[in-house]
Amino acid sequence: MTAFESVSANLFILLALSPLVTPILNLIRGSQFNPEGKHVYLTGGSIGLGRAVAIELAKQGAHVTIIARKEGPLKETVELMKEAAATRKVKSEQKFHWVSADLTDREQAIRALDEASTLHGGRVPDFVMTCAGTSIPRFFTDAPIEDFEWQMKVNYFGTLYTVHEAYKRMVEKGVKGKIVMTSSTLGLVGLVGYTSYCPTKFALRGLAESLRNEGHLHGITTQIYYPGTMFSPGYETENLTKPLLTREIEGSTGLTPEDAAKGMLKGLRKGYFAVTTDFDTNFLRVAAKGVTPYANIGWDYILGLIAPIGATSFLWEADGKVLKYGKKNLKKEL
Ligand SMILES: NC(=O)C1=CN([C@@H]2O[C@H](COP(=O)(O)OP(=O)(O)OC[C@H]3O[C@@H](n4cnc5c(N)ncnc54)[C@H](OP(=O)(O)O)[C@@H]3O)[C@@H](O)[C@H]2O)C=CC1
Ligand SMILES: CCCCCCCCCCCCCCCC(=O)[C@@H](N)CO
Repeated sequence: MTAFESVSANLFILLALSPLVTPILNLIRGSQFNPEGKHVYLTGGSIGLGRAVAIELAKQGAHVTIIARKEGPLKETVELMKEAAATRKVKSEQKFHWVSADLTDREQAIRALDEASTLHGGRVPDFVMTCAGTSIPRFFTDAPIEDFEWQMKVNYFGTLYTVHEAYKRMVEKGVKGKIVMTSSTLGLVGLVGYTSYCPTKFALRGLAESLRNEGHLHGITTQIYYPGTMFSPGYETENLTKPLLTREIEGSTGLTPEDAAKGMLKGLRKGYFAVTTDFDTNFLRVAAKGVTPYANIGWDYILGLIAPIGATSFLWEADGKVLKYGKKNLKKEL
């Protein structure tokens, strides 16, 4: 073996073993997200992903307050949390509450936080997780400007009002809290039919990245979850307006909210800044990594070597489908 060959062989072995570095470090560091005994303030906790997260948190020994508008599903989820907590081997006193509020209204967002704190002796929640969100897919030409405004209000400002108020209170009281926001695969890539939705989820990325950096001032961590398709009530509703072309490109694979919630919490425990629960979104996270912390450093690096190829082939495929659809349905020379 020449010296070059032996150096290359060693480098190759190092590269092949590099995905083990993060799991080993994680093993030493332990869980970075332990909700046991913590008060978790969870927006959108009444149905879909939020409900599944609420139930998981209940199983993990957290006190949970869920916030959404409709009372019926909120009450139901509180009951489900109680049932889930009852299955725990180690029983502890756990508090489950709901607060009804329209989080697009800043005053209601603040009032909801006040109510939740009052239920816990005035203490600010330890963890704030935002799952509330909405999606109205349509072609750009079919989408009224109100769709753009409403989704920005729910997805971005609805998250911001809660996070801003809770974060300030954490700083004031010296609580080294945790913030977790929910974006989407579509917070990493733009797609036909989602011109009114993607910007709202990209906006959350900007908020999470800057707040993550700033949070070092106060020991507050910020993490962001990028779910792919989840078969939730929201998914059913958005399919009513979703163009067939959009459906065709996004495909029909997805996760149940329960599996998504479990995967989300697993990523949070590992301390990942950007959490994903499906292969495509993880690949995309790496392709669109920008300037963000690694998840698994070795695996991210290896994926990063091939991500540009994956991204380009996805783009070709997506653009090809849009062109074909245009030619067939709009009968235009494109
Ligand atoms: N389902 C999917 O395929 C994907 C979803 N996502 C994102 O994940 C999150 C959860 O999605 P999913 O479970 O499908 O959503 P659902 O539509 O099933 O549930 C949304 C939750 O948010 C609450 N909510 C909506 N608007 C408001 C508001 N103005 N004020 C207070 N609460 C509100 C709803 O309760 P109520 O209506 O009673 O207020 C409900 O609890 C969202 O942020 C979504 O954008 C990301 C990727 C894929
Ligand atoms: C390296 C490159 C790989 C690229 C793969 C990209 C795959 C994109 C498919 C889009 C899937 C959309 C899921 C989120 C949907 C969503 O947020 C709405 N349903 C809202 O509820």
